[in-house]
Amino acid sequence: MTKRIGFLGPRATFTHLAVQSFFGNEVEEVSYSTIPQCIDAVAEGKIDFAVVPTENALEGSVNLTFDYLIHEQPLYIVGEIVAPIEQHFMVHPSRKNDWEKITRVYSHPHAIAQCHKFLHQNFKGIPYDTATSTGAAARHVSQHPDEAVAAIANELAAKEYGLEIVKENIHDYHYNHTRFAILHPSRKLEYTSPHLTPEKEKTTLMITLPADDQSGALHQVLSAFTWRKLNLSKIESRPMKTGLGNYFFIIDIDMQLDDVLIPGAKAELEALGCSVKLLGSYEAYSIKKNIGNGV
Ligand SMILES: O=C(O)C(=O)Cc1ccccc1
Repeated sequence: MTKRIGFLGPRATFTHLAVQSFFGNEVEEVSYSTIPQCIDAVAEGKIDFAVVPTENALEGSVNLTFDYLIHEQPLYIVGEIVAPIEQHFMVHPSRKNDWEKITRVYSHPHAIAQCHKFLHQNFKGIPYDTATSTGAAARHVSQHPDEAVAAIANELAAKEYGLEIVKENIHDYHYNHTRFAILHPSRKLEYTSPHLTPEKEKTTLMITLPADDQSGALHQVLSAFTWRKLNLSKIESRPMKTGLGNYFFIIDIDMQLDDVLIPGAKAELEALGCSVKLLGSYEAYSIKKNIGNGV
């Protein structure tokens, strides 16, 4: 049966392009206007998989995704897609000759953050408005020719929404990659990408330290991984939302969940009073060419 794949839409967002690179044409694409709506849809069984952004190389984690997963909808990460990102500056075609006179810039907060230097140098002092996605920003600009507003988005969004790219590659650093998670209520992906081959295996855990705030607790957590030679590729703290100073940690381990080492580390951490939750054990894929440039 044709799989239904939900993503942060509308059409021509970076997430949509990651979906197309990973799943190809044989799936039904279902666009959602926010990350929580997309996550809810897979939790409720309306779609087979949800694809949402989780982390950008320049800006860090997409907090909304992790917070919604941790606090609202417990799902598993069943796959990861990493893609290079190029941001372009685009306006309504009627403004292509006086684009420097725009008075507002519209985009996803991460896209704005990826282009801060460009915006500071070229549009000092003008307001930035955040959109739910780069695609939503591009669509807004196309539907409001009366507004002196520009969008930051990819080349396919310019094509999709009939906008004119007036400045290419405005992201501040060349290395601009984003990670997307494929989410599902059960632990396994059980789907093979027709286009991409997995590059590595990963396990993501959420760890909460004991409530009694012992000194060295984080050190003890890390040493449970270190002496087992479990390589960590990410550690990130997020507020528990129960009070100032209460955090949990998200840890990525560079290997698939096994029967010995990761369960051993988990048992050791639990003996220390930590709680440990598996967020997923999955294969990581990477897209080599820039997505969104229409090639
Ligand atoms: O807004 C989009 O197009 C997304 O898919 C989220 C995003 C935003 C900025 C960089 C990469 C992904």
